[in-house]
Parts: sequence; C-alpha cells; structure tokens
Amino acid sequence: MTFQIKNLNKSFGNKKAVNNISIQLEEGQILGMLGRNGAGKTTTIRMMLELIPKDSGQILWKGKPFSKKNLRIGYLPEERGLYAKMNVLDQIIYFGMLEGMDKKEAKKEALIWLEKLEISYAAKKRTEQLSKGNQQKVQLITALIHDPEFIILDEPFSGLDPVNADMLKSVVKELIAKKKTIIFCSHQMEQVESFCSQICILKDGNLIVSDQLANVKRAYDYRYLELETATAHLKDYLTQKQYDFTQENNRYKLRIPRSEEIYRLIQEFGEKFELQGVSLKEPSLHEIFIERTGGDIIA
Ligand SMILES: Nc1ncnc2c1ncn2[C@@H]1O[C@H](COP(=O)(O)OP(=O)(O)OP(=O)(O)O)[C@@H](O)[C@H]1O
Repeated sequence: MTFQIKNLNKSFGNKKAVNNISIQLEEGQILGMLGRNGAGKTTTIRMMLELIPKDSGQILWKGKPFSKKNLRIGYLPEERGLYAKMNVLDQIIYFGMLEGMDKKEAKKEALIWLEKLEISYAAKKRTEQLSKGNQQKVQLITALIHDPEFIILDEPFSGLDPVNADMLKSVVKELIAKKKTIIFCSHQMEQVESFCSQICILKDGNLIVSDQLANVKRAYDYRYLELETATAHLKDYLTQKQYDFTQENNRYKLRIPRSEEIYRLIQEFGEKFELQGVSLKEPSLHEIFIERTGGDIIA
C-alpha cells in the first residue's frame, strides 16, 4: 500500500480522540473519511500534517514518513486560514512560495486557477472583500497551486452555492482523473458516494468501517424496496404486516432484510395492489452512516 496509517493514537487529557486506527490507501485512490462531529477526523488529519504530535503509531508514504519532505501535500482545512487584508493574487503566490514554488511560476499558476474558477476579476481585491464562497475558492487554489500528489479536502463544499459546488465537483473529478491520492472529509454523503470508491467511518475515535464502498454496501443487512401505487390500502397492509417503511405521497420505501426473498415479496405486492412502479435499491451511504454511527434512520 502506498499510504498507510498504522495504529495511530492521540489523547487530549483523558479524552481519547483517536484510538489505535489503521487506514490504507493505494496511490491514485480517493478515500472518503466520515464521522459525526467530534469523531476524530480533524485530529487524524492534523497528525498527518504534523500540526500536532501523535502519541503513537506511524503514518507512511511509500514506506517513508508521510511528510512534506517526502511528497507534495495539498490541504484544504475545514476552518479557513487566509490573510483577510492581503490581496487575492499576492495571497495565492505567497502560499505557492511556501510550498517551494518560485514567484514567477506561482504567479503563472495563480492566474490560471483564478481564471478556471471564474474569479480573475478579484485578483487585486483584498481577500476580505470577497464573498464567503469566493474566499473558499481562493483557499482551494492555495491548497492546489503546487500540484500536490496527495490532497486532503476537509469539507470542501461548505459555503458554496450550487453553481460553485458544481465547479468544485469538476475540479475534484479532474484531480481524480490525474490520479491524485485524495482524502475527502465531508458530511455530504451524496458527494462522498459519487467520488469515493473507498470509505472509512470514525466513531468516538475508533475506526468502525474501512473498506471499498461496494463491500460496505454488500455487508449491510438490509435493502430497500420502493413501491409506487395510487391504492391507499397499501399503507394499511404494510402497517398490519409490520413492515418497516416510510411513505412519501404515493411512494413507499420498505426496509427489507437481505435474507428475505425479494422477488416473492414483489409478486405478493403485485398480486394484491396495482403498482405503478417497483424498484430495489441498495442502501445509500447516508443510511449506512446513520445506522453505523447512531441516530434514527431518515429515509
Ligand atoms: N486541542 C484539543 N484539545 C482538547 N480536545 C480536543 C482538541 N482537539 C480535538 N479535541 C477533541 O477530540 C475529539 C475529536 O475531535 P475532532 O476535531 O478530531 O473531530 P472531527 O471528527 O474532526 O469533528 P468535526 O466533524 O466536528 O470537525 C473531540 O472530542 C474534540 O473535542
């Protein structure tokens, strides 16, 4: 494995923030790192970036310590860290130079990125004059300007409107196509699901899931059967038979144990009710996350 976290630990006083976690990732893969607030994601990232010392464990890249000395790392932090009074272009150049670029190269790349993210007009503005979403784009550019091999994106979509979110999605897709190795932290499950083939879930500092997304789905004990009908009786029938279901207008979503013979069920419903639509769905990452990390299922 190219990237390895081995038996990583961190406590703050009596609080075990990261408890003996091990994660592996191949070069060119994207890992979705999930967990409720306080699960230990940021602490793990901070240890990776050597911003805080680890208590014990190893973080390796190609067998060597994971460190800026051994590879180019790009980091988009959850809490933004830009200089409010500095103008946008100078700011990006400054961050590029901190990553070892010379000034001319940093300026050239900065202008390309500003154009690409449609904020060239803001190059000479003070950063504080930009909207929150546009400051987020500047922060993204500072994370990517030096063409990092390993990229950590912590809540990259927060504060972006739908148009800017789409722009960022295409940037992430480009990074994936360029075979960058990426850790993607987000509470937005649909995005994690659309980008990440591999996921890990942290809970109270423990790693409770770490696998290919497809395997995680297969290991989930339930599937979902969606039925669409204009017949009002279906609700009574499902209630009477104690099915676990939710209803939205004339659509019903049933949570069915994987062991259940699903085609027999479909036949049963089809014979009893006039169905306009039937579909069988694997659980979404959202459903798996809620079940694994605690909380009620929100269909
Ligand atoms: N510097 C610190 N001092 C004391 N406790 C800390 C410190 N940093 C983190 N913690 C605690 O460690 C635990 C893990 O926090 P962490 O920030 O890693 O969670 P997270 O998964 O990133 O959460 P979020 O999704 O809210 O960003 C929490 O209980 C937090 O309060």
